[in-house]
Amino acid sequence: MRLVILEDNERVAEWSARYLIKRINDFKPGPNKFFVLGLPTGGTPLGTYKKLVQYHKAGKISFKYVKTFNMDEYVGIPRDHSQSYHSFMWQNLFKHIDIDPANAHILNGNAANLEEECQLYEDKIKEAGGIELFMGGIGPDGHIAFNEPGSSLVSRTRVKTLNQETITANARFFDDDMSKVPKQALTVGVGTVMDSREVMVLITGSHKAYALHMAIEEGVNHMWTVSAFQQHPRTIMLCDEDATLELKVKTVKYFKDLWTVHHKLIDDHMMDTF
Ligand SMILES: N[C@@H]1[C@@H](O)[C@H](O)[C@@H](COP(=O)(O)O)O[C@@H]1O
Repeated sequence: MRLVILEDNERVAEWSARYLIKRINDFKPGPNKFFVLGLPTGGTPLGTYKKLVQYHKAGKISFKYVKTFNMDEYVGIPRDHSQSYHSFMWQNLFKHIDIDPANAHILNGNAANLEEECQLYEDKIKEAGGIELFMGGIGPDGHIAFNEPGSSLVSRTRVKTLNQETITANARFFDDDMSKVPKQALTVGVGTVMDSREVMVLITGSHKAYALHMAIEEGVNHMWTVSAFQQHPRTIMLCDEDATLELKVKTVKYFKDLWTVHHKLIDDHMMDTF
């Protein structure tokens, strides 16, 4: 596992966007070779999406031969509700880039048969050749996608009931009214993300510091589902200084000493930003 520690949110956005661009461009996608990308929602990746749009407009990246699969979607709110993950993705990324809408996959939380919808999603990922890179975020309780504490670490795409902590955390998007937050969601499983060839998790803010500690300094544990990625062969955790507050000084120093190695993972030509 790599832990890349950056000064703040803004730099996490810049680094993650440049890393995605480099991975996609190095892959050389084409009509017979799509880059398959897993994507999250939430406040954390917003900066990354903003940068991707900027770089797309500057001609540095095309999504013409990219297929995306989003991590999750609420159950039971209309697709065009301002807080649905469909709306989030279209507002913040898809409508600004050249992705073919048919290639931007998001679970349908209004499907008549939710179990079938989840199985179809798994099938579509398989048909696309599996996910090359899954970008994710986490909740303060260490959940990835909507794999709440106690979720099976080999789980697949399924219906999940949201726990109180997640409902409280997400109430800010629903007029701070917990009763308006959907109580269920469809989510890819931990196993679904584990099957990706690479995973990049963004963790920012002091409210995620304990989760980062549990994710990387303690053992693999289903109560902190993001800790499962200790067993993934290719994981990058990308965090800001605030998120390191609960880590051992020794851990922080160890990964900061690797900065020059980590920095080579993105294009160097704009190194001055860092
Ligand atoms: N299902 C989403 C997660 O995928 C996301 O990572 C998390 C954190 O969101 P934020 O980035 O806003 O802290 O929120 C929700 O629970």
